[in-house]
Amino acid sequence: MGEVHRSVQELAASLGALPPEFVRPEHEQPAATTFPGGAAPDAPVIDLLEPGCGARVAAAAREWGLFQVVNHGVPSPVVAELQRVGRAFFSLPREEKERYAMDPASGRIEGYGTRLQRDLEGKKTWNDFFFHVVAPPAKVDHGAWPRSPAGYREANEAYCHHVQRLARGLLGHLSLGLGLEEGAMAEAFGGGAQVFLQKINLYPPCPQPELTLGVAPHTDMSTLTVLVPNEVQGLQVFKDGHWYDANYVPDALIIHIGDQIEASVPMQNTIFSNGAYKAVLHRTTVSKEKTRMSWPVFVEPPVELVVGPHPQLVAGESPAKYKARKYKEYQHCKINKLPM
Ligand SMILES: O=C(O)CCC(=O)C(=O)O
Ligand SMILES: [Fe+2]
Repeated sequence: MGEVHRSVQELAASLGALPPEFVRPEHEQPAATTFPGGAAPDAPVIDLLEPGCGARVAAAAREWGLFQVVNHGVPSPVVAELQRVGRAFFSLPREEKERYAMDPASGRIEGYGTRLQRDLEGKKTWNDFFFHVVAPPAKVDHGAWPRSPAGYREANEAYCHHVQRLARGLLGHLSLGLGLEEGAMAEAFGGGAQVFLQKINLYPPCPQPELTLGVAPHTDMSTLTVLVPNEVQGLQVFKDGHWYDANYVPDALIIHIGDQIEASVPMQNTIFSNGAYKAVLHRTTVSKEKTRMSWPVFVEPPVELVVGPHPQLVAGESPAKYKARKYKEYQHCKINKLPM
C-alpha cells in the first residue's frame, strides 16, 4: 500500500493537544486571520427560480467567485441520503476504510486518503477524504467506490444526476453573462464528456481549532464545484484581502468558480464583460466539538481536453492571459505545486 498516513479521524480520537505538524503558520491561523463577524459581507445567496437569477449568478461569479443557491431543484431527500451514506462510510472501522486507500504517487487519485496536494513545509491539515468519479459512465470505476453502506451507489448516482442538470444551468447563465450562447461554456469544457468527481470531506473535532485548518487556502482546479455542507460552519472565502465565513444556509448548495473557468475568460475582457469570472480562494476551519463534513462535486473537463481562453473572448484588447493546455497537464502541475 506504500507509505501509511494515520487518518485525522484516528488522531482525533486519541489526542489532548494538536500535534505540531498541524499548527499552521501564523498568517494562516483562523483565530488571527478571520474577519470579525457582524459587519462582514455575506457571499450572495441566489434563488434559482427567481426571474433575473442568471444575471445574479454572473455578478456573483465576478465579485466573489463563490455563491450559494436555493431552489436549485435537487430534492432534499436526495441530499439527505447522499449525506447519510457518506457519514456511514466514515463510521466504518479503520481497516475497512483503508482497503480503499488512494495512492497519489501511483497516480491513483480515487479512494480514501488524508492528503492530496503536496504539503508545504511538511504542514498538515485536519481532514480525511474520499474521492471517486461519478460520471460519465465510461470514466466510472465502481471498484473504487465504497461497497458499504448498502445504498451508497444509488445515493451518489441519484445526486449526481441532479448535479449534472444544475451544472448545465449554471454554465448556461455564466455563458450568457459573457455574451456567449447559452451552451458555449458547457461545450468548451467537454459537453457530455465532462467529468464529475465526488469528494467527501471529514473534519473531526479538533483540540485546538484556532491553530489549524481543515483545508489550506486553495482554488479548485475544476471548472466549477457544487458543494453540500453539513450544518457545522467552516468554509471561508477570501475577498478584497479578508477571510470571510460563508454562512451555513439550510438546503443551499455552495457553488465555487474553479480554475478552468478563470482560464477560459481573459482577465481584461472588455468586449463581453466588465470583468472576468474569478476562481475563488477558499479554506476551511474546524470545530472543537463537532464533526464537519462536506460533499463537493468537482465538475472537470476530460483529461485530454485542451482548455484555454474561449476563442470568442480573445480579441483586440483582450489578449489571452493563460496558455491553453490539456487538463491533465494542468492537474499535474497543480497537484505537485509546479509552476503553471
Ligand atoms: O469543506 C468545504 O466546505 C470545502 C472543501 C474544499 O474546499 C475542497 O475539498 O476543495
Ligand atoms: Fe475547494
